[in-house]
Amino acid sequence: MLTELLTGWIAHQRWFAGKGRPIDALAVDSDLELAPGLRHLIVSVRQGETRDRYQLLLGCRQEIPDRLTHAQIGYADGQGFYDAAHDADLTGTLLEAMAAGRDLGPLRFRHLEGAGIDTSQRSLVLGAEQSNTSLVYGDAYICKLFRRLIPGVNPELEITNALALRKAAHIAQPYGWIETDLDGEPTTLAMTQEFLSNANDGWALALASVRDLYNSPERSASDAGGDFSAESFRLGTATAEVHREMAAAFPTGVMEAAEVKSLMEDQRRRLARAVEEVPELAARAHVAEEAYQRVVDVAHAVPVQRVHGDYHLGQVMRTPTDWIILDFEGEPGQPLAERRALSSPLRDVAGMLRSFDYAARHLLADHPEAGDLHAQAVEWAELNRSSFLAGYSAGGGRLRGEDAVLLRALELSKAVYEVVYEARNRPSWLPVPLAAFDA
Ligand SMILES: Nc1ncnc2c1ncn2[C@@H]1O[C@H](COP(=O)(O)OP(=O)(O)O)[C@@H](O)[C@H]1O
Ligand SMILES: O=P(O)(O)O[C@H]1O[C@H](CO)[C@@H](O[C@H]2O[C@H](CO)[C@@H](O)[C@H](O)[C@H]2O)[C@H](O)[C@H]1O
Repeated sequence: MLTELLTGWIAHQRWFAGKGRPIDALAVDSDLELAPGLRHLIVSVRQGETRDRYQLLLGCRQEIPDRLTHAQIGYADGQGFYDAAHDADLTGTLLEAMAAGRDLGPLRFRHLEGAGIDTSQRSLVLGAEQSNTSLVYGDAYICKLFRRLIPGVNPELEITNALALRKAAHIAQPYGWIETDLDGEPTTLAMTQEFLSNANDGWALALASVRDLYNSPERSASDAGGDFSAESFRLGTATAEVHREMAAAFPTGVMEAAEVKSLMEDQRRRLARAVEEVPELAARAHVAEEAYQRVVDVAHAVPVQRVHGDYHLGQVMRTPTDWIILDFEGEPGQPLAERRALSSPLRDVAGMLRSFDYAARHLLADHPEAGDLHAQAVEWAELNRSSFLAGYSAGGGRLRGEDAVLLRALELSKAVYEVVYEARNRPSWLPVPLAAFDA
């Protein structure tokens, strides 16, 4: 039976949000033939009280060829089934339908006005660690399939299209998208944007700098060959410029002191849930509680706007001339309303500050001389955090003295989220966010 095959297969997918928890039931909610041998499925997965929906591209063949065995789901009812995202003979259907602005059943394929799409490009699945699945077509386009579906327009499509209309810098140009109605709401299934073929991932660049420093421990972070601080400064400036464009493209507001206090109450509740799920956090929770209390003690009105929401070094790419910011979809798994809510831009600043800490400490996890390198880790992180903040100010980002208390609280709030994220997805990485409470 196909549902049994899918149940066994989905549990092991990187993008599956319910890893580690038993699947009580999987049902196929919709099954649409997009082309011969290519079906689009939306499946519901029930685990305890939660019901999540995922989209699958299902390839169907009598015999699954060797080139696709790595994508095999299994055989049932005399058919071979596999993840068609890996079959370039079939994924061209998506690009062609976007280029043509076609409707296929309830699926609507669209392209931006004036966006010329070369449909001859063949796809490969991107190998990067991802919460979704990205198809890279030649070296021209990348189509991100949002695997876990939450009703509504994905913030990444909404924000990227709005910034492109404003001809904003520091974004990858959007080309098209796929949508359908889910629970009566237009819902984004995928989006296609320019593929930055000559770019390097910010996380990889930062790690290279840290590795260089660790390999020459007698040098300071600013002397090491891979000094990253000038890049951190430029990234800060680009971040401030994108924040300014987002403030112009979407509504803004003011979070009054009372709302700031209420936000800290929410953070306290989130902390309590995190402590229940990750006991290692319990002994450190007071650090976050004290930071939240300091915000309450000096609460004042703060400007709010649309923000990135899940900002870190893995979400930015360095081209030969620029920093490009990607993946405006917010924290995976959070309700759409929360991901589209107006927030302080300092939330993104805090996310990137956390990422410098991650880059500095990640390599220490299993490094033979970790103890001796701790000072370099702290120095590298401090140098790049301050450079990023300097760049953010230089780019016009608001960083006032009275914001320091809120920024610290937002950093610890992000660290609480990361503790839960790592406990669920990468337990060996857990010491990295836990260290944020020891500083
Ligand atoms: N436009 C792009 N050009 C080149 N590489 C990209 C592009 N968008 C994403 N990537 C690569 O894919 C990785 C994952 O992208 P991301 O949007 O973060 O996916 P997810 O939200 O599924 O984690 C990024 O770290 C980057 O390496
Ligand atoms: O990139 P995603 O949208 O999937 O974000 C999730 O996964 C991230 C890891 O891929 C995770 O980021 C954490 O690890 C990064 C290094 O891998 C580090 O740069 C970030 O600072 C740290 O938060 C992110 O939290 C999660 O939402």
